[in-house]
Amino acid sequence: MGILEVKDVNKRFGGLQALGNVNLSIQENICHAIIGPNGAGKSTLLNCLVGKLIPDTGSVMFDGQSVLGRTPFEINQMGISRVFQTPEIFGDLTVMENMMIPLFARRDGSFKLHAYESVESEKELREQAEEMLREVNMADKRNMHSAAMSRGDKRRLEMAMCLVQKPKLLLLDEPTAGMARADTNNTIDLLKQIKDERDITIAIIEHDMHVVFSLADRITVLAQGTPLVEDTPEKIKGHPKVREAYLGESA
Ligand SMILES: Nc1ncnc2c1ncn2[C@@H]1O[C@H](COP(=O)(O)OP(=O)(O)OP(=O)(O)O)[C@@H](O)[C@H]1O
Repeated sequence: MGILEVKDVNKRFGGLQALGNVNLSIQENICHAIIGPNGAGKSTLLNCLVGKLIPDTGSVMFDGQSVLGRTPFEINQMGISRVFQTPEIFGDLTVMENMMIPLFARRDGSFKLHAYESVESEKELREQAEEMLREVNMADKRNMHSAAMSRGDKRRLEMAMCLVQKPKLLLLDEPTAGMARADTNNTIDLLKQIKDERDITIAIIEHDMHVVFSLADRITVLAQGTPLVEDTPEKIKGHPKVREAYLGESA
C-alpha cells in the first residue's frame, strides 16, 4: 500500500477524456516521476491530487484518507505540498517574509497574518524559517527582495516555503521548466539533498529526462490519459512502448 493510492480515476473535459482509468500507487519515501508526451494528462492528474480538479469517478487516498471533496488548503494541511511551474512567491516581500507566510498559515489555519492566540510564538516560527533557509543555503539572502532573485533562487525559496510545512508528500510540477542548465543542476542537487536528508515522498512531473533520470526511483509513463508502463528508470529507458509514445516508433 502506497502513501498515495489513485484508483480508477477518470476525468473528462467535455468530449475529451483527459484521464482514463488511472491507477497509480506511490510508495513512501521515494521519488516517483510521472512522464509523458504533451497533453498526456500529467497536470490534470496532479490537479486531481491537490483538490484543484475533482475526478468524475475513482478515488484518491493519501495516507489512508480520501482527498476527494477537500479544499486545496485542507489537502495541504493533510501533508501534501505542491511546487508550481512558475514560482508562487510574493515578489514584493523579502525572503524571510515569504517564509513566514506558510508558517503563519499552518499555525493559524488560514492566511491571517495577525492572530491573537498561538500555539507557536512568532519567535519560534522565525527560528524554524531560519533553520529552513540554512538548510537550502539561503540564510544570507533572508533580507533580499524576492523579485530580484534568479529563477533558480526563486525555485529554491518556493521549495523552502513548502518544506517548512513539513509535508509528507512534495509534488513538483516541472520544477526546472525554463531554467538555464546551471539552475537546473542546482535544483537537482537541492532535490537530492532533500531526498537524502528527510522522510519525504516526492512526486515529480518533468519533461527534462536529465532531471527525471537523476532523481526518480520509479517512473510512470502516461499516454493519452492512461498509464502505459511503470518501472525503474533503467527499465523505462529502453522500453519499446515508451519510445513509441514519445517518438512514434512502432514497438
Ligand atoms: N481545463 C481544461 N479544459 C479543457 N481541456 C483541458 C483542460 N485542462 C486540460 N485539458 C486537456 O486535457 C488534456 C490533458 O492535458 P494536461 O495539461 O493534463 O496534459 P499534460 O500531460 O500535463 O501536458 P503538458 O506536458 O503539455 O503540460 C489535453 O488535451 C488538454 O488540452
